[in-house]
Amino acid sequence: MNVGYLGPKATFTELAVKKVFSGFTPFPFQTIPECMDAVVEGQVDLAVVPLENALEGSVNITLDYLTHVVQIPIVGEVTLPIKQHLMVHPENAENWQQVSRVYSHSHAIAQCYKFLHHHLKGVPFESVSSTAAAAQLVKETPMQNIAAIANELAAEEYGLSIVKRNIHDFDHNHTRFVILATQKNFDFAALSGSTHWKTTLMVTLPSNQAGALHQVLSAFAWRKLDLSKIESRPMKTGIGNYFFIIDLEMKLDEVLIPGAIAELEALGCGVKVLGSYPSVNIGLD
Ligand SMILES: O=C(O)C(=O)C[C@]1(C(=O)O)C=C[C@@H](O)C=C1
Repeated sequence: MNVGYLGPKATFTELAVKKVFSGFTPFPFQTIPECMDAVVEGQVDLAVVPLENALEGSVNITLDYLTHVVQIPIVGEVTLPIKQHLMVHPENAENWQQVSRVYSHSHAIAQCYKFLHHHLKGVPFESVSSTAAAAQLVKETPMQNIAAIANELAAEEYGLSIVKRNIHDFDHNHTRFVILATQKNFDFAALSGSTHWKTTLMVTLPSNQAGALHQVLSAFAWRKLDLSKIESRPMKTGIGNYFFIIDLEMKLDEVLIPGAIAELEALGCGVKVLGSYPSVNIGLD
């Protein structure tokens, strides 16, 4: 099977792929939408993309593309610890404090904001498509003293020197990656051995109805359904129009979740199941 992921080589997303898909053929793509399009077009069997980071929150492009553009079910989830390092070309290792610019993925820059503020104050930072793309850029431009924020594998892959380790501002830095597939025969529970399931719903509220969100939450509350996330995202139809992404800590069953969905629909809500999938935590402390 082929697995598309946010590349180039040595992104955190590739680390997630390596952890769960040994024996699969990895295919790097430059952007998250390209990974998802590749699944829709049958170029790859699966895609792995980042969805949420413990410090910076949701990866909006993933959520938005999944809810507004493509219809691909979430079939699995992998959560990994994230360790960010500052790296430069070996020729500039002695002078890293004089770097003229720091490059990385916007989420990685946000995870290291305190470090950048205190140790590289005034140095501009610029976001690129991934942490590994930043490392690749640093490799290709030794004559410029620039730095990348990326992982250890990227330093090895692109021959860079790590000049400061673990520069993420909080220790408990983790990212959730989702596995997307249209094929019905892919069984992540069998592959991962996971028995922990989650279900993700997209809920739109009836317009201008006072207390609608309260009623939505109560449909889950009285059934004692455990929610691990609720987040609003713009419908992109006008100011004030939002939908909700709700994560439930259980597998889509035949009674409780369908009962809650029926109650929400009776309230005038729109409900779509984005996936019910096994979840794996790797190396969490
Ligand atoms: O740039 C990468 O290496 C990625 O895999 C993307 C990504 C993200 O989108 O959050 C993944 C994990 C880290 O949180 C930082 C960046």
